[in-house]
Amino acid sequence: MTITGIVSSPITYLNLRSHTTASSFSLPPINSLKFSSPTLQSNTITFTTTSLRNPNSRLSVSAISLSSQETGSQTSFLDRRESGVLHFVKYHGLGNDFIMVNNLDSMEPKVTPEQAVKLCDRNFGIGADGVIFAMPGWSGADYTMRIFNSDGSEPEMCGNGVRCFAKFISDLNCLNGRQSFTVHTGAGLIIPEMQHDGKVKVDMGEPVLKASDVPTKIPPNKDQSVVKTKIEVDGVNWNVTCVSMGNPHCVTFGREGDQNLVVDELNLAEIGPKFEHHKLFPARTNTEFVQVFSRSHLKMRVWERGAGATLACGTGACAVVVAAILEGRSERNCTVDLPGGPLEIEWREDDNHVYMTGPAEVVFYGSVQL
Ligand SMILES: N[C@@H](CCC[C@H](N)C(=O)O)C(=O)O
Repeated sequence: MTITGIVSSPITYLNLRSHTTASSFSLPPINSLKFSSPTLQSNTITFTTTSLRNPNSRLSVSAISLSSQETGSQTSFLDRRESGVLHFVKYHGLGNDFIMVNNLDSMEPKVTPEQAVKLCDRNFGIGADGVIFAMPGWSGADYTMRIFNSDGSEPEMCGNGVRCFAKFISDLNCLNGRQSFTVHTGAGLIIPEMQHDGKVKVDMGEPVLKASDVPTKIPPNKDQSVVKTKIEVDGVNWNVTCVSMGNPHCVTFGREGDQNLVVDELNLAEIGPKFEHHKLFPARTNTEFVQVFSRSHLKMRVWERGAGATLACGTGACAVVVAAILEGRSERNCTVDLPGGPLEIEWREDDNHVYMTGPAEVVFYGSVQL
């Protein structure tokens, strides 16, 4: 038997993910919650609970997941329909975490941007860097992916998110023996491929270098790109290269005169927002700070547009390798270390596409009252 649920104080819904005939249950002590006696209806147990930690919050605390030997379809509970209740699966790609929503029956996201902000809150919600919707295909693609950042804004693409998306589609048993499928995104057609080692390799398409398309107002070079160009941020000159992977990235290997950036020494929370909201980036920007270990090994920290400091950014790692190659710092195949772990990135010469390989994992299943 498996029980999973999300606390939405003062009521908690716990959904049984497998069929059971049991009529009574005992829960282990959960310190922050006070539970009433459970009632069993069909295959759903309902508890009333008060959050001792935060009795007045509208949406609060954490997920509960209890497991034993019995197995059932892991995602069957997503098919349940209850008004006002959202069933979700939380995934992460190197610690960049997402609330995945099965939206395959509609092109209308089941969560509004305002609700996404609440769900992503790490204290009063589920906690995530974004909410991702798996939707029906569009213009010939098998599926459509949309995403809201944790601030409610909608980006064009998400690299770690699309690996989690691929795992989600596979976990929903939608692959029918295929390893690869197409996803329509704001960045065009993206093609994830499930590997035998459990990782996901993604064809992320071609990088966009034309300044006005990134977009950035930094005066471009003759070929319209912004490569190793000096900009002033908060009184300091930084050398930057701008790359769009569908979403905008500003990549820096250091300040003017820096030999090699030591990224762990940066105060990201201070400098990150100054880049994100700089007047030279009309659509705001993601910013990657990069340290070069060798021509095939880089380390980056990221400040994401609409999400702040995250443990990983897939489109960011792709932009970093493109920038490193354009600046003559690396080869076309690189390992990029992020706070949450490494990604393998290749900018392939023959098709000009960027390929990203990395993990995607389930964290937990849950339901929440919207
Ligand atoms: N973490 C993502 C990028 C998510 C979108 C980004 N915050 C934006 O607004 O562009 C990734 O892995 O690529």
